[in-house]
Amino acid sequence: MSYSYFSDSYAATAEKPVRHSGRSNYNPPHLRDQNTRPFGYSYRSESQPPNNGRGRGRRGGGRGGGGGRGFVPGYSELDRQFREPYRRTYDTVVEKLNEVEVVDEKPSMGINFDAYEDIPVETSGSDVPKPVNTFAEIDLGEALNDNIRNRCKYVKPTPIQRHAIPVALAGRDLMACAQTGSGKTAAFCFPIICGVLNLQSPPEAAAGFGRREMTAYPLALVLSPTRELCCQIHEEAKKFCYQTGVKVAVAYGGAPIGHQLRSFEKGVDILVATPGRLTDVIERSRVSLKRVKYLALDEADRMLDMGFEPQIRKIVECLDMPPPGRRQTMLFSATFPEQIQRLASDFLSNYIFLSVGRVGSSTDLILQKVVFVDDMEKRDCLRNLLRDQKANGNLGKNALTLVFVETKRGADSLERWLCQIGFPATAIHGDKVQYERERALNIFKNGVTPILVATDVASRGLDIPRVAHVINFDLPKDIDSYVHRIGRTGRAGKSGLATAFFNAKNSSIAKALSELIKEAHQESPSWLAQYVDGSSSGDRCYGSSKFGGRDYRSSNSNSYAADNNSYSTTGYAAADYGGANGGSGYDHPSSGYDTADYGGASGSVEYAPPPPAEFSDCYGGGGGGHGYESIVAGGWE
Ligand SMILES: Nc1ncnc2c1ncn2[C@@H]1O[C@H](COP(=O)(O)OP(=O)(O)OP(=O)(O)O)[C@@H](O)[C@H]1O
Repeated sequence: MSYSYFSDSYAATAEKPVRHSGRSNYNPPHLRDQNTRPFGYSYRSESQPPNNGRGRGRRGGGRGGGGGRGFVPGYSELDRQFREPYRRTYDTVVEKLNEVEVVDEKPSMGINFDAYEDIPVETSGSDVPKPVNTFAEIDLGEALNDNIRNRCKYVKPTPIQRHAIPVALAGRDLMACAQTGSGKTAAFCFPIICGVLNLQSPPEAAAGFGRREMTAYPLALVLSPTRELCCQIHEEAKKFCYQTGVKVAVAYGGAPIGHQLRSFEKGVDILVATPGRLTDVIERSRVSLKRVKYLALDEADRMLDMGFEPQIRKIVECLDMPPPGRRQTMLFSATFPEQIQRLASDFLSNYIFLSVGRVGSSTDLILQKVVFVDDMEKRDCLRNLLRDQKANGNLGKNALTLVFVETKRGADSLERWLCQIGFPATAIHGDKVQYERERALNIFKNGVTPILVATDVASRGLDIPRVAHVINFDLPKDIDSYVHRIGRTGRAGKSGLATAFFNAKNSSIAKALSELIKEAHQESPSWLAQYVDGSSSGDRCYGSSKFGGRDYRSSNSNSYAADNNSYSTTGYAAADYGGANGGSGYDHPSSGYDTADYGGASGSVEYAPPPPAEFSDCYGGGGGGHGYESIVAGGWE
């Protein structure tokens, strides 16, 4: 079965939405009136409204304007009229899509643990609990164990889970760093759920179950920087908590607050939230943090950088949350710049530092390619890349491609252009209302638009199983953002491909990029060396060691290789984490939107020159070495 099957269905069933003033008919760009057709897709665009510009008209629509997750009750009549026709169309597409997936998709074969066998692990802090090898070795309780085995189909813990879960179950504070896609969510969720279950008073009593309480008193709080990641963690946590009696609720900006508040009335044991919305519900006295025993910060370095730190400090230090020592705090990320570690230690008490793989390293599972492309040639290069990818079919027929750009305007512009030249794309960024953001993510995940153009709002945490290729159309300014972006592929033991478009403007990241690629046992292009000297802000100064230099406290560390289980003391390599954290793309507490709109990076000029030599070398039909044809993103088919 091919995409044309469901794209045909989409067009055939599409109905024209009712237009209301002040709210445009949102029409997916790839279904707007076009002259070209993607990949031989046969859209029937007659049933779609013409492409009259952006077709959105909802910029600056405010936080409350976007609607919630899907089609929840409580929307206004106008909202309903606007959404209803689309909903029916969309449901039909998803239905068809599900049929396709049933036929096409093989069941998940689970994580490729071999990919993690040799990964070095380092711990520091006093009395570090021993890691475990199996879930059976840890007493997580029958219901949770059952969910791990039967609902999640996790056979054994990933390295971060093997090490972090015993630490957390021992009641210790933890700062944990592990590569993208290596299972950090479960590593903090399992001990939290277990702890909630074990608390002396039953969760029902603590949370006010059985009577309609105006204020919820969660026992655990999980904070995340973006709304989408917040939703994802909420979904994961609900899966883990199935039939345990533990109640999980979510609070994030952009969705109707009333719906979230009503959900609290049933009691909340674990609250997953973004900082802005959390502050809001606390100020309305609908949530109190005074019973919080567990605090987890996912993407903790991002949560504690300049953008979020004041808000987090307010939540953790100025409201009614118990202080360190009376609550257990866990910080997780794939990157942890040293100055953020220093800052984070304010929130921790006698904590254990744990790193699985090098702090801020990418996983070897991701094949990284750097291509020299001038700004003027980027679009042409992207077109050829996507065309070759489609023609070769080498990433698997249901593979998804994620394209990162620097600006929100750049994302819209590139999305429009891709659709015009026949590639079904959608875009996600902080100027879209929440409804559009979630919809973009959904149609990407489902493969309706297998290309997603994104700002950094999609760079962290999102776990989209079939992302086989991440393209950095615009490279970020700091290497940590690059690590998170490419980490959207190569997850859970699967392999992935990451392509970066590099030119002189990216010199500041050259050194760190080159080191990162070498560290992943891959070849950095020789021409990159000439830009390395100019590197500054993106540079993290890796040092010569392949492993070391993490815990900023930097003494008395225990480290051992994951495969021999014997601890040995090691010194640290000198490391300077630099830590220029880019400021855009996140769900900022105050606004709910990206902090900056940098103006259009991507011009709308049509480019005609042939692809640069490097591009042909890398991706042409050679097939040798790491040539593009030789890359099969294992596990996608
Ligand atoms: N023990 C396990 N066995 C099999 N799959 C697992 C296991 N633990 C987690 N996974 C799967 O691995 C994938 C990645 O997990 P997760 O999203 O928690 O990664 P992460 O480390 O938080 O990534 P990121 O740094 O990007 O946030 C998920 O699809 C998850 O279901």
